[in-house]
Amino acid sequence: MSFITSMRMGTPTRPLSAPASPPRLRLAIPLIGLIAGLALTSSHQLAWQWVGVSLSLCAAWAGWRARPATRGSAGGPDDAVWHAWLEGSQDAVMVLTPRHDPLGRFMGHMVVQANAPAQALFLPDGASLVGQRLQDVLPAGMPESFHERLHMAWAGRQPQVDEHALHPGHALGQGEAPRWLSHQMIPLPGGVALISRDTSAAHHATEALHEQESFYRCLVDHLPMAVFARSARAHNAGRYVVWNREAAEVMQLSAEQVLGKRPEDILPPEMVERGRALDQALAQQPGVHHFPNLIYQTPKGPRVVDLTKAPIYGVDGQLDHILSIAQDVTAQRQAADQLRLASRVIDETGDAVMVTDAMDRVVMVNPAFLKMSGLRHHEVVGHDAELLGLAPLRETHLIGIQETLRGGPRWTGESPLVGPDGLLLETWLSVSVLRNEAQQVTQHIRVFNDISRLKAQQRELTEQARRDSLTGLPNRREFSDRLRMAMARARRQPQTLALMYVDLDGFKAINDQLGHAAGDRLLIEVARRMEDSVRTTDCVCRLSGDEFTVILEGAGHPDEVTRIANRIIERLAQPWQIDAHTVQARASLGAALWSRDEDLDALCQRADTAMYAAKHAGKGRFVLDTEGVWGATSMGLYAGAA
Ligand SMILES: Nc1nc2c(ncn2[C@@H]2O[C@H](COP(=O)(O)OP(=O)(O)OP(=O)(O)O)[C@@H](O)[C@H]2O)c(=O)[nH]1
Repeated sequence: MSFITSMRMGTPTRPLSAPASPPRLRLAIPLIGLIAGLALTSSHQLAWQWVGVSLSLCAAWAGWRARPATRGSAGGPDDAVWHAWLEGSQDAVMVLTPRHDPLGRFMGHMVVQANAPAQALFLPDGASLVGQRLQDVLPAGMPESFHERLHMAWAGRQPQVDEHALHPGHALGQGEAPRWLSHQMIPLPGGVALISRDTSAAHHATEALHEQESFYRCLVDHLPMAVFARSARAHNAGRYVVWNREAAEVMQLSAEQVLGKRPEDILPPEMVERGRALDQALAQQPGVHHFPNLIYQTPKGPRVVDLTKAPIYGVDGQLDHILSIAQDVTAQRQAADQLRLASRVIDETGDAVMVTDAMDRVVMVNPAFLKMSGLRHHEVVGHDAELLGLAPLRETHLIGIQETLRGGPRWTGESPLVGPDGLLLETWLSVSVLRNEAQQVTQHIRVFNDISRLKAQQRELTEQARRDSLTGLPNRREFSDRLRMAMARARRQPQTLALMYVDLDGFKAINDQLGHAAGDRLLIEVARRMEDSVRTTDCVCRLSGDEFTVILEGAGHPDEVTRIANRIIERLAQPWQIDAHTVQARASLGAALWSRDEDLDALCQRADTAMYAAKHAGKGRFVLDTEGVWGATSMGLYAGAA
């Protein structure tokens, strides 16, 4: 009978001779081995656990072998060692013995001993394992490898290990996750010890760890910033252990090229030096360090980088790694610089700028606006543009602006702005809008350019263009406009109107004798005297050279016009002193009375003709053309020579 069967029967026999050593010592060694082995089985490391199991089993077996020959009964200390191990083990232990049919053919293993964990693992709710056939208690789905190894342990007398998963649906595989069983098969005299353990927790923990690791690896890899870490441990000091995609992209160095290398193996010397200096800062003052705005020369050109460095400590409290996170802020810095520049330009520009929201409430004005309007910041920002006296941009107002802005980016035009003194400033206003992605207006931008001075100059130029520069009288162009207006008024009211042409006589001789300057002074004096001779409502103009006109509004009677002509002739004839010379201006005058259906050219023609008639009649006289007014068909000479 084998040891195993005798154990089962309660009368174990000694399969091998025991060594001739003192009984206490012979038992002490297995006992120590058993205790050490059991201690190791509670290790966190699977390998150590298995070492513990093996050690325990060997110790138990050695104890059994070392029992005194005379003490082979079931209740001896050797049996105690064996039972202590069997019952103390946290693993499921079954002692198996092969069964053969009468012809000696192998019929499988039978369980001859089993501890409580084995019972719980293989037949938790069933009958006792002992006495059962192994194939009846094993869960379905045990892999072929298990059976092969068990056979090898028994037949080949070689310890075997096997580990496999029982997938959901199998007897021991419950729930979604597969269940893992690990086995040691130790050959025993006459049988095999099958030591099994549910290693699902360890497997699941490892899988979870792998999953977690790949999750974080993926996370780090997809971060939009360069993440890299170098080892700080002596055996691996300075070598890269993390190098994510962004780091690879920025530095144009793949993870394969970088991992395991030191900075000096792959980076340019200046970058290595920089990194060393930053690491030193970290070493001097442990903690997270931020290094903003570092300029790095990368294969993609110079980049502005915000760098964060953090130490990572191991469970032993020693520095394990130095983690670096580099955020490329080149674009942000450029955008910020642009923004700052734009802001400065707006601040410095002489044009007044106002930004309002979609409801035309002021959100921003520049210093030029405050200066131009005389308002203070708090009096403007947050207020409705319309209430500030600005042209409102709402739909109901300035429809022209709204329509222009709907079709184009900008409206421009003149617009008044109330100045600091309450007077209206003339400004050139440019209105543009900002829209969101839905094309809704989000901001209005008004830019006011003060054109008051420009407008004044423009007015002055216009005025000058209509005035005779020598005498200050309206020139020929202005004369035409004024005569046209006078005719319109006369038609409207209605009232009479006469036009008089005045041409100096012998002016060329004065020019020739006294000089052009003297001639100019005479022309100025003539203008003054003519204006003095008529009412302020009458208009004296200089057409050219020594030719003048007078528009006489309300004058319609020949006597009245003749009186005015004589007055002019008299005033001009009064002697005048130019330097040492006494000068007397003489003139020929011609006038025409306007008839309601007559146009401007016809009236001018008649007055001019009358003036030439006066010249031809001997100069220094006045001829009035009354044709069409007083029924006369020819010119009448109303005044003689002055
Ligand atoms: N000083 C001066 N002379 C001018 C100006 N414009 C024209 N003249 C001169 O005025 C003169 C006008 O010519 P006329 O009307 O033919 O001279 P006139 O001697 O008055 O001749 P009658 O009209 O036939 O009497 C010319 O000699 C021009 O050179 C001016 O602005 N200043």
